[in-house]
Amino acid sequence: MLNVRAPLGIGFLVTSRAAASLSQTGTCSAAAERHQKNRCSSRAASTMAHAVRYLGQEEAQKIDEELFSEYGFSVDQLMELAGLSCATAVTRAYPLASLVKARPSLLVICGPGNNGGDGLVCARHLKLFGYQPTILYPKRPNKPLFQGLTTQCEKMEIPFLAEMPEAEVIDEAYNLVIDAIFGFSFKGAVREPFGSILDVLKKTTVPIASIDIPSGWDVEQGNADGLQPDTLVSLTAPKKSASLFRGRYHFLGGRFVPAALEKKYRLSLPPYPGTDCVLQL
Ligand SMILES: NC(=O)C1=CN([C@@H]2O[C@H](COP(=O)(O)OP(=O)(O)OC[C@H]3O[C@@H](n4cnc5c(N)ncnc54)[C@H](OP(=O)(O)O)[C@@H]3O)[C@@H](O)[C@H]2O)[C@@H](O)CC1
Ligand SMILES: [K+]
Repeated sequence: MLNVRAPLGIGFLVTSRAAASLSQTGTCSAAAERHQKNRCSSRAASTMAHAVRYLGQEEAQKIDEELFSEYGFSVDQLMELAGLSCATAVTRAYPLASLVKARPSLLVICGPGNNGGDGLVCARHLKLFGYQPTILYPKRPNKPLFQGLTTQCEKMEIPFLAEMPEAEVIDEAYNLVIDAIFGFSFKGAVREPFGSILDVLKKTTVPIASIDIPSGWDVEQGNADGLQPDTLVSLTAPKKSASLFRGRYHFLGGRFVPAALEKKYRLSLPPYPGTDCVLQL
């Protein structure tokens, strides 16, 4: 795969156009290999120089704040775009036709902050895309934004679980777990009930798709003993711990960064293809 990861701080990656010329597995397929070889290598050579910056925790939080304070966005606007990106990434990595269970069932686990809100939005879009999400949302903030997102999911007949199932039950019932527990504000040792939830998740064998940060990972240093998701959807820009991600699919989502903000923070984001809201790194 044409994705060379730097230890921490900077990741070198192919642009979306080069990625689009590769198959979804990220390689030139054998059938097209000869025909594509020169195109792939010349595109890769011209785009390997494109470096996206991996953000530290404080920087990610500063950019987030600036989007609201300086640029006039509201949280629900950006959350909608972030959640849509995540749902779209799921359709790319796990198309309906590829699912192994009889039902296109997914378990979405939502945490107490905005990462959890992204999970609720993601679940709603996945339902519209033909998947059958179920949500676990054990710690719900008493705020209109999250109450509204919860009502929308309930009205769309997305079931909510009362408690975390056992690992075997998850493996049996769901094709995929979407981890929307913690994002870039996570700090310190995991507190309950999320410690037990993450312990169960570590025992599951179904793929896990993490939104923004694999939950339980230090935002910058990762967590060698933590979750090892199959998919990571980095929002706005990857965080430093994303350089330690070893799963199959790393997407960039959250296509809402104004050019001036991108320039100020030297994000050097690769161009999204066409009107896509997500891009495979
Ligand atoms: N600009 C962008 O890119 C956009 C980003 N967006 C999304 O927002 C995410 C960041 O959201 P966020 O700031 O609300 O924090 P997040 O990481 O969800 O968690 C905070 C919660 O977790 C808790 N908590 C913390 N540590 C804990 C621990 N050790 N053990 C247990 N609990 C712990 C903490 O609890 P507290 O300490 O306050 O009690 C608090 O309630 C970001 O990653 C992205 O997904 C989009 O929605 C919009 C645009
Ligand atoms: K997460």
